Amino acid sequence: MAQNTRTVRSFVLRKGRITEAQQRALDEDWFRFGLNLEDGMADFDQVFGRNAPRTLEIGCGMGGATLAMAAAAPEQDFIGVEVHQAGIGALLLGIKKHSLGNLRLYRCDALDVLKQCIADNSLDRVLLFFPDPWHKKRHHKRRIVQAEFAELLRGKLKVGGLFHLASDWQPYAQHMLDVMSAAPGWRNLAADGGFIPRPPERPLTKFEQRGERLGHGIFDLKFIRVD
Ligand SMILES: C[S@@+](CC[C@H](N)C(=O)[O-])C[C@H]1O[C@@H](n2cnc3c(N)ncnc32)[C@H](O)[C@@H]1O
Repeated sequence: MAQNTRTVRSFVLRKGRITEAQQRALDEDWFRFGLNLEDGMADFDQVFGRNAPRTLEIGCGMGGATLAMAAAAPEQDFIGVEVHQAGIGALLLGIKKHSLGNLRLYRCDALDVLKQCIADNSLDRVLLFFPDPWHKKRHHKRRIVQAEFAELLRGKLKVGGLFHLASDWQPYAQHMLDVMSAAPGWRNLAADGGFIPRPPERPLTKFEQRGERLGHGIFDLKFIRVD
């Protein structure tokens, strides 16, 4: 893989509250733990120096759940994708704080990462926790879960690989269920073809906590790739 040359000089966690030295340290951390779209198809055996079960998380946010999962499963590898630079900054700090060797990050659109950097049939698990719900009808087309997305993702998972989704916004959760149920090559792990109870292995995410404060329900879905 080509050397990671992108700087993270613009990764300001809170404007005016990060020193030059902290910024330099973040730049160095990005050099070690960041991956770039421009480097194309990734060889993750080389990136992680081993062949281990591999999870891709889309939209890590501030990364609390991502860091907790990576820390709890050192025998597995994690790839986090997030567009928000403050989230990437927080993840970099967390990787260093917890000395995590099993987490790497992309700071870009997950669709581009899936198309350009992830080999077919290579992922064991994909996580999509509390994606932006785009409440207004005219914005629904911006929702990440769409038929084309389900098909793209299916190709990247191994057969038997798991796609775990969660939302606190019932209309989006229902949309996810409808899209995934209609997509070919997937099986819903819920016996009744609906939602599953909140799985204990999913760490409480920042947006889940927010949803709970607002009195929203929590809706989890698990689908596996069957062919
Ligand atoms: C509502 S937040 C949820 C964050 C986190 N999963 C949680 O539960 O706390 C959605 C996150 O997805 C990120 N995001 C939205 N679209 C994305 C995309 N196409 N690729 C990568 N990240 C994306 C946003 O920047 C945001 O941080």
